[in-house]
Amino acid sequence: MITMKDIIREGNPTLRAVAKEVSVPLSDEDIKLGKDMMEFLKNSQDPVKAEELKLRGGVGLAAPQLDISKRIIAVHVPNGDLENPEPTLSAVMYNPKILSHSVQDACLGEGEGCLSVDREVPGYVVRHNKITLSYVDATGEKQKIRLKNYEAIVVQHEIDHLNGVMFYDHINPENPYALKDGVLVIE
Ligand SMILES: O=C(O)C[C@@H](Cc1ccccc1)[C@H](O)SCc1ccccc1
Ligand code: NI
Repeated sequence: MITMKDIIREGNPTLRAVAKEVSVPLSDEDIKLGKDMMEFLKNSQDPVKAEELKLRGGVGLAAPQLDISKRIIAVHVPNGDLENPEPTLSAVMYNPKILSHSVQDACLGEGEGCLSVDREVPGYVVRHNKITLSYVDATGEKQKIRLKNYEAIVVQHEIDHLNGVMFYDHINPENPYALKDGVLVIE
């Protein structure tokens, strides 16, 4: 089971490496890794388990954060509405690839954090508002989906990890809250 001790922190060179594609059909090892990553996210969002295991809440995780330089991400985005337990996006994605994106950009009003960064880095992280994404799912099937707003931002944060990019690389050092016209601020 993955816990915080398995997550590498900034300074570890694996976070700055470009991760390798995984072979398809998926190996048992890569399938198990994906399951373990998804289990971590669900545990981190369970108040009892998160407390018991001392987990930071996470909606996404990338294999490089486990010091495994493979193009595997897991995302598990809970539905904001507590009445509706169904997540808005829950998937393990192998070899995810952004095929196209909107001209419209977006950022989270509260900025971003990272399980591999043990400090606050304030500022807007400007990303694409909408993306069309291809990936191989846990059954080995090719998928092509369209995401927007928060779900699109989470996936872009995780794909950045596969390319050695950290969220604060996108923050304007001169003015962290500078925004070009037309960028959608997602609260
Ligand atoms: O470090 C990671 O990759 C996981 C991040 C992903 C993320 C952070 C900010 C914006 C989009 C994605 C963690 O989920 S950070 C903790 C967190 C938890 C709930 C909501 C937002 C951020
Ligand atoms: Ni991160």
